[in-house]
Amino acid sequence: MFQGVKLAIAPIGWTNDDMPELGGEITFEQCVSEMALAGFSGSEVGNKYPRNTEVLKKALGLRGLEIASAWFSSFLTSKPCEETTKAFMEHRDFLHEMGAKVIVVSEQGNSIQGQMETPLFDQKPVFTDEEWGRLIEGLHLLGDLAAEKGMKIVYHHHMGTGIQTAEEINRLMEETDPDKVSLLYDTGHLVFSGEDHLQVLNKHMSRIAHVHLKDVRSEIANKVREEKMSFLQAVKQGVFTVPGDGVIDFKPVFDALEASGYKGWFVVEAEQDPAIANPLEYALKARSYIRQQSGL
Ligand SMILES: O=C1C[C@@H](O)[C@H](O)[C@@H](O)C1=O
Ligand SMILES: [Co+2]
Repeated sequence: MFQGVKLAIAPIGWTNDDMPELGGEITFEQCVSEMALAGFSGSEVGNKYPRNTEVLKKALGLRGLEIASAWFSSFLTSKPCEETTKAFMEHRDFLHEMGAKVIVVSEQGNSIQGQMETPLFDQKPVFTDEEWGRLIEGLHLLGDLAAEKGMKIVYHHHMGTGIQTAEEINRLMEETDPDKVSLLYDTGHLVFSGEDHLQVLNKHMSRIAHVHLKDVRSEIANKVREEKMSFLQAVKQGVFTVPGDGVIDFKPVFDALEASGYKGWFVVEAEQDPAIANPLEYALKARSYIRQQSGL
């Protein structure tokens, strides 16, 4: 039995942060009401969420939802460090006020994740040793800034960025201080990249402090590779879906996390076109699969 694990769902299935035109017509109120209706107790922050913390707390409180975390793009390898730290402190203070304990950080220096035409598997950035040095030093700084508020940073490995593969995650974990940098484990990004997601899970279990549950449609992942599509085209085509609807068997993932005594959030995060995949229907599907496979 999981103890101290809460279940959230990300708003990205309702309105996409990377392509706000997907689900552009869906309101914030519809999104959070359907999250609660589907049986989730938390959410991450999307682009339609009010930034006024009192207004947001009221809207979430009415529906029994909490904020688990929110994404932060760092540019430690491509811009002066102060630009990242200044924006980070604002983001940290907002999340702290909302009661979150972890801050999702992903390095976007030279990232191709937001480029509609750039082939995902050919042109992802590969950091030089100098860029690695700036990334590690900058992440340690962000970890210190998070600790000032009793929070942690959780690093999000991501398709189309300099930290995508198991090898890159291994180096990041080896070169960062476990007291300053934790890992966000995202099943979908690992499987889409072609990594052994269970090996990554077991190797870095002690560093994992946040989990994104995302499933992959393998036939679309293969097509993306063959037809040299971009990350955004892959998402539009439906490469990601909710747990239980794709190729990943989540039972061993849940079993390993439970055996390790993982505490924190599981966030269902399955961006796809809401005009094709009804967000409430898919949220309900995910909720029921997770109950079946993990007892949560
Ligand atoms: O955590 C995430 C946030 C999104 O904006 C991102 O593109 C998605 O793929 C993801 O895993
Ligand atoms: Co994610």
